[in-house]
Amino acid sequence: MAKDNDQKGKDALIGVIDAGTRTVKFCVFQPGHTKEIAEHTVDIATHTPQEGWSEQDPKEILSAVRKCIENVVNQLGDDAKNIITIGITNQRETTILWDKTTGEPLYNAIVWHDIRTDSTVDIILAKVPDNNTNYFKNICGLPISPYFSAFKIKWLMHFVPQVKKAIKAEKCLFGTVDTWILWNLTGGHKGGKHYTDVTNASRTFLMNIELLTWDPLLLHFFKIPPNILPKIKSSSEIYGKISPGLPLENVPISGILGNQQASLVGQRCLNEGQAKNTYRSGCFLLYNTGVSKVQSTHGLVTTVAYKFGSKPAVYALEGSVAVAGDAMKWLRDNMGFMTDIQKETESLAQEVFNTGDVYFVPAFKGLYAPYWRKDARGIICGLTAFSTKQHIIRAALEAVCFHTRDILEAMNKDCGIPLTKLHVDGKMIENSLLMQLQADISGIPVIRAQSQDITALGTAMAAGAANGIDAWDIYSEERELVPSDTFLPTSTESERDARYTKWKMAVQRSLGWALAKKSSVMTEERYKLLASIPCGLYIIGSFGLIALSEYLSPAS
Ligand SMILES: Nc1ncnc2c1ncn2[C@@H]1O[C@H](COP(=O)(O)OP(=O)(O)O)[C@@H](O)[C@H]1O
Ligand SMILES: O=P(O)(O)OC[C@H](O)CO
Repeated sequence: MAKDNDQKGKDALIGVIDAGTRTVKFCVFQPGHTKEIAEHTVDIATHTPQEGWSEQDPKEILSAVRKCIENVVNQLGDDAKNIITIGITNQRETTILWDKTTGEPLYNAIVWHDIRTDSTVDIILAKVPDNNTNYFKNICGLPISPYFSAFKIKWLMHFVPQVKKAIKAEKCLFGTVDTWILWNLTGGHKGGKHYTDVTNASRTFLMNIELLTWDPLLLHFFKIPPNILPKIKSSSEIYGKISPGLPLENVPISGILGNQQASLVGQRCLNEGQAKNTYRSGCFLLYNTGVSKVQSTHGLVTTVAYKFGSKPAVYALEGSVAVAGDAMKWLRDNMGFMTDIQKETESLAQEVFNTGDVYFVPAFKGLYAPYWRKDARGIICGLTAFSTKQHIIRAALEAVCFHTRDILEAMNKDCGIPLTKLHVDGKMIENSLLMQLQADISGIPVIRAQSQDITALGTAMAAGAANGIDAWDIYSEERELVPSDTFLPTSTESERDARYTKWKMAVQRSLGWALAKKSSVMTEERYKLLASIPCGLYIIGSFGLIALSEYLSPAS
């Protein structure tokens, strides 16, 4: 296969659109190399119209894609014409519905970690025997959770009149971010390709994980019309060409992978038993289980890892953590503990030798794997008068590591063979303290990739392979494509276990928090109401209430 590269010319380049939760990036690789030669990144705004809601403007995603491509094309000058193919990798589960006749979104994109569908999930749980979260797991590999696209589609169908209308008129299309970008780049309402790949489809809750087709039972259960769904394709094949008039017109798009699966490929975890963990805004550990799927009995999800062309699909067990780097953002933006995450997190956390027995469970949106508890909420516990922001920042870093250990333990139980090392990538890995903490908390060596662009690299590998460029030799069994450094554990088993026990206690305390009804005195509405009452009236009203309560209270 590697020989095919010569046929395409030595100068060939492969472009990748990496549409993440926080940023959109376009970057370019030379076949066989692991570092991009040009890139441009644009931030994407996330809107929070209500507590727990998280939306993005689908058009902003598109214009960011365009800006990034234009910028890189300018950087490359004449060499841009050597970009012979493009791949797309994306934040998964994020749900977009649009009108196929106009190309206009019918609502904002509902982002993967949005929890507005909590009540939709409750309604669905009430319909399944024993409220069993895992009721559909043998069909789609996933537990019932607001995380997955089907619940978001259901919410949109129920609450957004334009969606109802478009569905009735058979004008509505659904897509995850890959599909939205592909459809628009390949023609939009003038014949855009309405496809997704198996990895993205496996995150919707609607795909049969065995057959790799939309599952009629699930579609019927959610009452989702099949005509809104994209066609499911492999992760490495030519889906279409960029439309005339757009930058890089006529260049084929030939690889699509959800971003966590893409980094599994980029890390070259292509053999059964290999695993990687990606630390970005969330944290996602994927374990390659080969062509057979493993049904977890310990809280992990079964997902498609990749499918290269007509080769059989390869599966993975996944442990997803909703909040990893996002906890640092919270400490920066909401607590004001630092101004620059990249420059300050590590040094501040290093100013203390431990967390002072502080534990931080950042369950801002409930807890994903292995707990799947949407009723959990964030807690910081173990605070004393001695605790400082440094302790809390260090506890936030440790939380990512403890959560990873939760997932490793579940994976070891499901697979029977404990992982002996952990390959890691993602933006957060530049934090060396985090890496050492991870080795110390999990008790296994942590192998850090010397590049953070593993997600894009994996996508370039898939896109290249479909277009006759397999310079990375994705079908070979060789490992260690990406240079790396290693962090070895320095802790003893009893130290590790003692601290892990305390983490589990902290997790227990976070569970069920959202179940208890908020007291009315705590609601924003009440304070808004009070603020709108003129001061004099409020004082008179308060005296009135005191008098009334004294009148009503039993005589002492
Ligand atoms: N040095 C660092 N130490 C700890 N966390 C970091 C560091 N640098 C970045 N992060 C966190 O990593 C995440 C960056 O993820 P990124 O890949 O840019 O975005 P996303 O996953 O949202 O697409 C952010 O949430 C940020 O808080
Ligand atoms: O862009 P990221 O790193 O936040 O990725 C998000 C995941 O794909 C969600 O499943």
